[in-house]
Amino acid sequence: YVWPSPQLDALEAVRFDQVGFNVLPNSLASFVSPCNLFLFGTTAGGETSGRSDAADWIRTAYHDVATHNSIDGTGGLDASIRFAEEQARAENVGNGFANTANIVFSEVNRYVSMADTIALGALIAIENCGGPEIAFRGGRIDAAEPNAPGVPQPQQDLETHIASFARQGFSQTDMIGLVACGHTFGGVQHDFFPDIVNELNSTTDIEDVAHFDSTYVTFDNNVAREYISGTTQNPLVVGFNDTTNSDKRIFGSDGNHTIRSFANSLETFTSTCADLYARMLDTVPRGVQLTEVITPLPVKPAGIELILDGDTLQLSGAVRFWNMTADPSRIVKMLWHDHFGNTHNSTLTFVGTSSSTGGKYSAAWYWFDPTLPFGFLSLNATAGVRSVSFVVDGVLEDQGGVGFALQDAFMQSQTSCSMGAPEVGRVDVAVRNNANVARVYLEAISTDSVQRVVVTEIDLTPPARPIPATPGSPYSLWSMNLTDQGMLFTIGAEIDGIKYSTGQLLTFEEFPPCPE
Ligand code: HEM
Repeated sequence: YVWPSPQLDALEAVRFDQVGFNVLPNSLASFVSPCNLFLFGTTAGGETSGRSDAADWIRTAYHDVATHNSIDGTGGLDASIRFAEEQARAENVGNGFANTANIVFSEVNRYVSMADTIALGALIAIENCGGPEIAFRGGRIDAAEPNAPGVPQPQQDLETHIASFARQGFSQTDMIGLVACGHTFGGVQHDFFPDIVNELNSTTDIEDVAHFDSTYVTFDNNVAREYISGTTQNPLVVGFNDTTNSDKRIFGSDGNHTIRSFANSLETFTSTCADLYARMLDTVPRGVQLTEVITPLPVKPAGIELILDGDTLQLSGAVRFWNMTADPSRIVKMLWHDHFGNTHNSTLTFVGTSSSTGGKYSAAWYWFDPTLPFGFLSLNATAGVRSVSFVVDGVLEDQGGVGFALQDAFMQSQTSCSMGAPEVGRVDVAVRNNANVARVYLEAISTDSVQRVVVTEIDLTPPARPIPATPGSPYSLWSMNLTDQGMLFTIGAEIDGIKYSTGQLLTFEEFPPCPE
């Protein structure tokens, strides 16, 4: 895709900026590294619990998906698993769902839904713990209420399971694959399934989890190999209660044909799982339009901020170069193109590297300020800035000629300030005089009664006559006094019929005191 695209940019960041510089707070990868990390264990790290965040996240994604009804289009990956009513059902026994929500929802924002973070959690767990790369699409929509029940349970018979997977949109062969791909992680807990697993009295498996295979925090085909070789300890295959041996019935349902193909070839298992996981995560209620498959942008500006300060524009931000490691001899320049057709340039400062997918990919980050990291470039406000591009060791990076467009038609003015109660602040928005700006508004970010992010637009009244930011400035100020103490907001505007957002979250506390 072409940068900027606020939704794809935000999804791409959660998906690919996993470890290192500029990762989001609570980066999901940090909770599945090492893969036996279990945040909710009784001991630090939880490594001896027998459980793992990774297994919880994958099971949670499936249980959210499994309510899907492919006939009437209801249910699917829509974060309905977050509702206490769903978690209280026998089909959702255990605390893994609440554990998962507790962690993955920290990545939710206006562009990334709770359902997207459930999908991303499962995907990042699988990819970082030895699994294949999974095609990821975003754009899931969070349910307003619980879905109809429909998660398969171990005591049900084979016909019921085949019918259940068919309802969810999966064939019998898909079912064998999905169960094997899921049950290469984790196991069954005594606490929640005392009729399947006895107490284990083990010091390295404190929560009494009987695992599906011997490598239960790693993606591999041992779940199939151990089953075929007859050495399996899978509690849903060789459990003492044959009624709940659902993996045995499912794996054997085609005469072991599919499961044997997995045991014989790690490659077959891996590619089958990559496909099935993607289909599972893309199982959403009818009408939900998922995005394209999100691949890492080779060159990605991030955290761009433009602020009007008198007669200058303060431009700050960073740029990420994918598949690049640190190299002190590399020279990176930024070119910026102004409204007069002139191009300026500046050398950027290396600020760090990041990595993703278990260290498979790395990226190098450069900051826009030439002298000190985290400073800003001062641009002439009259000339402004239309777009930027980059030159890496002499090679131009301009998104195939279109450049990286910046929006300088509206921005926060440095004159925004905070006051005492009852008025808590004044936002000044600088609006470029010759731009076709129809509306300027604050985008107040909050959540509704079922935790979904809501953006409320609060229009600024256009000034009766232009108030130049400074004498002769190409910018005029639109102002608004506000009283909402805790308000978290961004600034938005409608220009030529298109809505734009500055994307920077603001609170009044950040503004200097208003002059008396
Ligand atoms: C007929 C279908 C299925 C049945 C009857 C079934 C049953 C179970 C049961 C009883 C547990 C133990 C849960 C616990 O003790 O907390 C479990 C765990 C698990 N299931 Fe399934 N499952 C099925 C399909 C799937 C699928 C399709 C996936 C994902 C692709 C999946 C992923 C997992 C994972 C990752 C765990 C481990 C959870 C942990 O260790 O915390 N299951 N499953």
